[in-house]
Amino acid sequence: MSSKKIVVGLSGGVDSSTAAAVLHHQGYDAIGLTLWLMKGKGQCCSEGMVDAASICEQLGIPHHIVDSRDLFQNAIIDYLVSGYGSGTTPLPCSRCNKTVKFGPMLHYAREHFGVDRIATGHYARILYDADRERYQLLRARDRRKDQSYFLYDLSQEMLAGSLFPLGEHDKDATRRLARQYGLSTADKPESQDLCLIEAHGSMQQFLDRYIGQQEGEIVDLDGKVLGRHTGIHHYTVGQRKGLGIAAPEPLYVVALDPPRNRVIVGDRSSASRPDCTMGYLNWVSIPEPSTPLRAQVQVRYRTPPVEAVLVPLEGGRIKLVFDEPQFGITPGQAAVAYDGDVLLGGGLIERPN
Ligand SMILES: Nc1ncnc2c1ncn2[C@@H]1O[C@H](COP(=O)(O)OP(=O)(O)OP(=O)(O)O)[C@@H](O)[C@H]1O
Repeated sequence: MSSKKIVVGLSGGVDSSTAAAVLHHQGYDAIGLTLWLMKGKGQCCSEGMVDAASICEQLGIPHHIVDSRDLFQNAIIDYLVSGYGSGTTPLPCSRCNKTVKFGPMLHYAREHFGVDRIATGHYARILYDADRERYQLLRARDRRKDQSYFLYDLSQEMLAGSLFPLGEHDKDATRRLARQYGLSTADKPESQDLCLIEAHGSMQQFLDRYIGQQEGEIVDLDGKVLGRHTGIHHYTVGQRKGLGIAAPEPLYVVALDPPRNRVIVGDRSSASRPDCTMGYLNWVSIPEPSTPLRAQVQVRYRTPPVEAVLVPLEGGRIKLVFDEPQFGITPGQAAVAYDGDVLLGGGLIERPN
């Protein structure tokens, strides 16, 4: 059997270890690649590199480590800091996938091994649509583990060069396979959704380190001062806990006002919106629409999709009109549109004017 070379992104977790083992046992000539993303302990740091190295040793495949700390700092940490500073709640993972992982991994695979294929342990599926001549991105078979939301920004070229060996599996099957292959990572606990939190303790600690505390006022919708805050970057639209204000009705963050360094709060209905706009769109499974399009839209990773109409605006932007007003629409997060399992495209929720 002539073996096909493939570069496998290894974080040191059970998913990517199993993805590598599956490909190796299918006869692929797999090469492990770990991106060193941050200084410190944890999955993207020293522990991840050591675990990834021992998996490669076990499988008898080469292992490469690429120092990507500067890229991660510029593309992710700086982006987060400026996004939080400007009153949004940025989404690091989709940007990291595109800018730090898939793009550079494909480049490294080509430059160093002349290979145009990479694989990761993501739970999602890729299909080629011959009629549209496009790669489609589909939700994982296991809905509970589906990570397609974080992959909406991948280009056609990236999808063409990627394999997700776990896309058809559920998590239990992955663990079973990992044990069957005797992988040292088989019983490793799940990593946090956000690697930054693992490395820094909490998002609050991370932000305090980079932005620091900037006291300001918490006001209601009429501008009445209800309390004080320690920095707008500690708050997210839709947040209820941690406001430190005693009120007869529960209060939620409705908006952040960076020029006046204010957090604006209101009741639950005022934190709901019938529509929002999106920018920085990436159309995955379909070409950019020129007429309104009905879809199921997911406005956060862990929220169920909701029915909405996507109305094209000038400059490639989109207005999202929800069938029912939606609570906690958060500027900076991604809104990702699906048709059933098929990810149509996505973009970033903009701040309202
Ligand atoms: N530092 C890294 N270097 C190379 N590839 C990585 C790295 N971090 C993540 N990946 C790839 O991206 C996939 C998804 O990463 P994510 O951080 O979501 O971890 P996960 O779903 O918990 O998977 P795992 O169990 O492999 O850590 C991983 O399975 C791996 O293939």
